[in-house]
Amino acid sequence: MATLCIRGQQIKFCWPRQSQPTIDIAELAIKSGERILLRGPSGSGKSTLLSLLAGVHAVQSGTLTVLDKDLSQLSQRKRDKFRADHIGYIFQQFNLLPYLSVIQNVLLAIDFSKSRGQRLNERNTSARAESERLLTRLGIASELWEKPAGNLSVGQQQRVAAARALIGAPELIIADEPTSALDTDARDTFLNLLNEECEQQNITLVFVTHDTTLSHHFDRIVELAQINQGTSIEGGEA
Ligand SMILES: Nc1ncnc2c1ncn2[C@@H]1O[C@H](COP(=O)(O)OP(=O)(O)OP(=O)(O)O)[C@@H](O)[C@H]1O
Repeated sequence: MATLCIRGQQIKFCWPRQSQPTIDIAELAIKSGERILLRGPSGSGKSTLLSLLAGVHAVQSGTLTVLDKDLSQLSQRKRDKFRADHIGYIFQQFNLLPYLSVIQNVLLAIDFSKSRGQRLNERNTSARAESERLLTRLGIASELWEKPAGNLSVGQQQRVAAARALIGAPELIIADEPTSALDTDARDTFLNLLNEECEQQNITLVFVTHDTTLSHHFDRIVELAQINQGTSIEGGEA
C-alpha cells in the first residue's frame, strides 16, 4: 500500500461560539506524492480544513496524522515547528512581507526551519542558490530579486509565495486559492510549474480553487461536501 501523507479519522472542528462543527469528517486519506484538488461551495470549510492539515488549528476530536505525526497530540508550538519544517503554505493573500526584498521573502522559510536548510545542504546547494533557481523557474526575472516584494504585481507576488513554499523541499504543499487574481493562461502556467516542482521533489499537494477549468492538473478531486458532515453555509458553487 502506498504511504499516506495525510490520514484523518473521525475529525471534528468547531469554531468558537458556534454550536455545530464546521468540520466533521469520518475518513480522509491522501497518499504521499498525490496532487489533490479540494473543492466545495463557499463557506463549506475548505480553508478551515487546510488550517487543520497545516496545524494552524487543532482538531477537537479524532486523529489527524500528517507525515506520521498525530497533530492532535502536539502543542501549538510543536505544530508551528512541524509546519515550518514540513509544510509549504501558500495563502490566498500570499502573506509576503512587503518591505523585504523578493529574495529575503523566499529565504524566510529557511530562517524559520533548520530542517529545510539541512535538506539543501544534503543536496549541496545554498539557500541563496535555491531561491534563485526557484524564482527563475517560476518566471521572476533577476532584476526583481532585490526589489521590495510589495512593488511586484499580484501575479508576481503569488509566484514569490510559491517559491517560498517550495524552498527546502517540504513534503507537503498546501495552497488556498493562490490563483484567484490571475487570468486563465497565467493560472495554467502557474499550475504547470508548481506541478513540475512537486513531481520532481515528490511533494504532496493539496490545492483549493474555485476554478473548475484547472481540474486536469490534479490526480484526484476531493469534494468536501461529500465527506464533510459539518455545517456549511451555502454561498455559491465553487
Ligand atoms: N476565524 C474564524 N472564526 C470563526 N468562524 C470562522 C473562522 N473562519 C471561518 N469560520 C467559519 O467556518 C465556516 C467555513 O469557512 P471557511 O472559510 O473554512 O469556508 P471556505 O469553504 O474556505 O469558504 P470560501 O470558499 O468562501 O473561502 C464559515 O461558516 C465561517 O464563518
